[in-house]
Amino acid sequence: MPPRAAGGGWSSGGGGGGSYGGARNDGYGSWQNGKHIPGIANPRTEKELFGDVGDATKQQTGINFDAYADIPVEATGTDVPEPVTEFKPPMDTHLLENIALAHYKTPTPVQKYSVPIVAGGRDLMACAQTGSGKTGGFLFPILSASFKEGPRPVPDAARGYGRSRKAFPTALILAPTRELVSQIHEEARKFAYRSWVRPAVVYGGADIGSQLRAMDQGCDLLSATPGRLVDLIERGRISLANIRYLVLDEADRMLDMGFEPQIRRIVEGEDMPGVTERQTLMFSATFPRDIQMLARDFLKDYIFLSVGRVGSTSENITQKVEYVEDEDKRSVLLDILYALPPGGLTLIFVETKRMADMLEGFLQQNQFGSTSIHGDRTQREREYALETFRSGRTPVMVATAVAARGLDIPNVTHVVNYDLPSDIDDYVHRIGRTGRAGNTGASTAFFNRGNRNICRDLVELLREAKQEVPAWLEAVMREGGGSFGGRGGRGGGGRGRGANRDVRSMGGGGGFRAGAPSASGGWGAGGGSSYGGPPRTGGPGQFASTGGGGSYSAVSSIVVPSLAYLERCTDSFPPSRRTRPGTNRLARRSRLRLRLRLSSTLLQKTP
Ligand SMILES: Nc1ncnc2c1ncn2[C@@H]1O[C@H](COP(=O)(O)OP(=O)(O)OP(=O)(O)O)[C@@H](O)[C@H]1O
Repeated sequence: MPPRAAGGGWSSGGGGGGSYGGARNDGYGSWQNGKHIPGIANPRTEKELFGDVGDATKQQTGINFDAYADIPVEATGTDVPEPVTEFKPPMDTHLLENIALAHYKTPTPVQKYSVPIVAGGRDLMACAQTGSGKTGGFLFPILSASFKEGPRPVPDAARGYGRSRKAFPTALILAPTRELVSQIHEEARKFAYRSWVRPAVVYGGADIGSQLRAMDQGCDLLSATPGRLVDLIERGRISLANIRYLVLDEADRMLDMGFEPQIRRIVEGEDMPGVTERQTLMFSATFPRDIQMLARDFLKDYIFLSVGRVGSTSENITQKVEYVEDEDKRSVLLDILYALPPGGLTLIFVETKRMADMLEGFLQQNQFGSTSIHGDRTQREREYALETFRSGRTPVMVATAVAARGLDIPNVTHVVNYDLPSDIDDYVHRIGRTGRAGNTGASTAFFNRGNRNICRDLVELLREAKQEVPAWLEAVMREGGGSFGGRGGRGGGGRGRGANRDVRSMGGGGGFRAGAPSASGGWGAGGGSSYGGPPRTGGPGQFASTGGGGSYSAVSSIVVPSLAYLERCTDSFPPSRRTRPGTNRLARRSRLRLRLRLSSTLLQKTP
């Protein structure tokens, strides 16, 4: 085989200089005569990628990092391999050097399991809490194998003719947002440092020309958003014929967001090797039941890994829920921001782009260094907002859901759900922007009657994470503030946040894909193995009993409350948190008046 300079995945040309009969001197490595030749160390690149010890721009592990080891892990499927306990061979030695440069001492639980599972050639659906190292969970085994095995020859049939430059990545990582794929790409650059593997990234909203030029430097491990990838495939610039590893990060979000057609096209409708010829890995902190069912179309005889309960929040985050009426939110937010100790970053989530703009303006008027990020911003604006937030120049950032998933920004100490999402999984990801890598963090959610649909799930989540549950919130839940329609509660019969585990072991539900790899082959409730904690007991019934949202789900999209219910609500809902004396009383009185009006209207309408 000819020397494989980095970038040699192109059908013609590519690569570029730097190889002098041995190690390269440009920070990249090469593959020559069946051997991996790491490049020569480049101090500047090293500092850029890994920073110095204690560098505030890089995430440092926190005091609770070791506690990850105590989280119960469940791995279900056939022949689950034993987890590794340390970063050591048989993981590739070059990868181990890069892991040491990143100051990682021990693998997190998801990494302990994913490394041998992927090394054993298995597919994986992995669910682990936010901030617990899922990115390394897929990058480590892929890079370890790639460094050992070297590049794959491009299939002749896929090469095409002429001078068209086409990339043939061997690993493809799909993620839902531009910011997330950029972040994954930066992690890939770290761990592929001085190796033959050239990471590349493509995402929509940015100049395609510059992305293509960057890809000209090589494209072995590609991080991409689905839309831009389809575009590049259509332009004939990327072939998936050489894919060995396919990763769907935040898989549930991508399918939920409507990316399913693009993902199906990429996975099933182009030249990607079939499910038995590639390894497919899916990662997220949440995996609703129906999304698990859908996702199974892309996997074969996979192992389902859950670190902690699926969709649970990290105990490193102190969660608080406050009752705040919409009209009081601004004032309460100011109180919170004034009370925060200096030095940390605060991320505020709102539901609409308009609200994000308005709130940013309001905070600036009140002398808070703030920025905002949402889907109507240009890519440049989004990147700028993230940069000023990350660096602390604007220590407050208002965001819509675009910033909810995956973003790993050091020193985010507080997350405020100014508007609560209607889906509990979104809440889990949002607050997961703090309390990462064993650090502690805090979150505050503003709750009012508009959020009753999330009440039951929220209470359950708080209990599970051993957080304080306000008595009024429990009362609201008892009075019917469960899940109206929607997902039908965590254990309800709706979309199934109740998928606290591998759907294969939950039985029932039908829907096992016809022709799917043996759904019965030992994947039942007994097929799983539990490590690091007590085995889970109880079948689906256990979860069904905790849901209770079922009675509201499906048809009852409108629930007409009784007068008695409204009266009870008046007692249950606490006075809205408002610190300015006087306004509190006024606000409460106007709320009572409003409820009375609503009650009498309802009474008149009741036959
Ligand atoms: N083994 C490790 N040792 C020390 N730090 C680690 C280790 N693995 C990951 N980290 C750090 O932990 C942080 C969180 O990791 P990562 O972003 O992969 O989390 P995640 O599980 O993907 O979170 P999310 O669900 O929010 O996407 C990162 O800053 C990463 O550098």
